Amino acid sequence: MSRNRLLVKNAQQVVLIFAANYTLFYANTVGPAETIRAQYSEASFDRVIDAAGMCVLPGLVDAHTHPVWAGDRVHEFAMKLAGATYMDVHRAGGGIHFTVEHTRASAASDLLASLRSRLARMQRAGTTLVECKSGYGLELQTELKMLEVIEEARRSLPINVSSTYCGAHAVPKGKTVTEATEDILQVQLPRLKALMSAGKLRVDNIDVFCEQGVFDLDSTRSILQAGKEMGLKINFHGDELHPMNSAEMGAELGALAISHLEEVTDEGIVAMAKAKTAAVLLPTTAYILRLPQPRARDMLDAGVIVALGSDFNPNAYCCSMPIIMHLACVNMRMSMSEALAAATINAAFALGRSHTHGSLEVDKHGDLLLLDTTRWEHLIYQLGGHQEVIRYVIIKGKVVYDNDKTMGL
Ligand SMILES: N=CN[C@@H](CCC(=O)O)C(=O)O
Ligand SMILES: [Zn+2]
Repeated sequence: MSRNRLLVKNAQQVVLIFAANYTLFYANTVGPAETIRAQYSEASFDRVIDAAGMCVLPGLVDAHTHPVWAGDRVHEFAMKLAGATYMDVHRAGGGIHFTVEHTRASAASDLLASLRSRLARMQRAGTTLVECKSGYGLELQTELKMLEVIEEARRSLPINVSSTYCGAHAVPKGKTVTEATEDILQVQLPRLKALMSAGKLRVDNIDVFCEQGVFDLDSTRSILQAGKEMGLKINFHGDELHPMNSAEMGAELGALAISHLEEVTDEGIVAMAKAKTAAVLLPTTAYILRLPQPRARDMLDAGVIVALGSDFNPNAYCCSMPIIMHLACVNMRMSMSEALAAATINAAFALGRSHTHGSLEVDKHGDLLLLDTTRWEHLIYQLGGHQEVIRYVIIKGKVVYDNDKTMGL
C-alpha cells in the first residue's frame, strides 16, 4: 500500500500514550510544531489538516467483538428486561442458538454487507483496530464462511482487523460437549490449519466460551492448546457467569488475553498479573445482564494489563468504544486515563499488536482521531456524544471519516 503523507498541525492537545509504561503523556504542541516545521520544510504532503482547537488521540482499539451474524435479538432484550437471565434464554434455545440458526442460513454476501456497515459504524465512533470473532456456525462450513467474510473485510476495508476462530462458542444442538470438542479438534482445526498454511485464510486468535453448561475447563484447555500449537494466540471467554478457574488455566497456558472475568478469583488475578495475560473487560455485559461488575480496580492494583472491548453481539448491541470507556469509568471505577489506555495500547497488547498500534509513536501505524474539543476527556465525558466530538478518523495516515458538520445543513 502506498504511504500517505499527512501533516496535522497546530493541535491544542496531543495524547501520545507510551507503550513502555502504559501511561498517558500529553505533548504541548508549541515546541514540536516548530520542530516539525523545521524538519519537514522541504517535504510535500498529500493532505494538511489545521487542527487548531482540536485534540489528537491514537485510534481506539476494540479488543472483543462478535460482528458477523444474521437475525437480531431485540425480542430477547425485552425478555431480559423482564427478568430472564442470559442462561435462561440460552437454555430455552434462544441466545447464541437463535443467532446460529440465522447465520447458518445466511449467504456470505449478506453477512459481508452487514459486517461492513457495522465496522463503518465502529470506525465513525473512533475504532481503528477491531477484533472480530466467528462463533455462530458451530460447524465447519459456517465457521469458515464467517472467517472468510472477516478476511474479505480485512482485505477490502481500511479498518485494521484481528480475526478469531471461536468455533467453541456454544455446544451445538444435538451434540454433547465431548462430541463438540472432538469435532473442533478432529475436523474444524485441521481444515483451518490447511487453509492457513495455503495462505487462503488468516486467523490470529483462538477462543472458547469456558462456562458452566457450555465448555468445561478440560475441553477448553484441549481446544486452546491445539490452537496454540497451530500458532494461534489464546484469547478466550472465561469466568463470566461462574468462577471456572479460567484465569488460572489461561495464565498457565500462556494466554495472551482472557475476556469477561466478572467471576474471577483472587488467585486468578494474581496468576494473570504474573503471566502478563491481559484482561479484556466488557462493561456492556454486566450493564445489560445486570451482573456484578468486573473487578477492574483489583486487577489494576495487582498489575494486570486491563483492556476494554465493546463485546458487540446480538446480546449487547454497542459499537462505540467511547460509550464503553464511559461505562468503565462510572461502573468499574476506572479513571479516564486508565480507560483510554485500556481502549488503546492495552487493547492492542491483548491482540498482540502493541508494537504497531495503540499509541502515537514513531514507526507505528498512523492511526489517529482528531476531536473537535480542547480537552480529550470530552470523548468519555459526553455520554453517547462521540458523533459530535469526533471530527476526523485517520487510518495509516489517510482520512477515513470526516465529520464535517457544515455539510448537509
Ligand atoms: N459470552 C459469550 N459470548 C458473547 C455473547 C454472545 C451472544 O450472546 O450472542 C459475549 O461475549 O457476551
Ligand atoms: Zn464475547
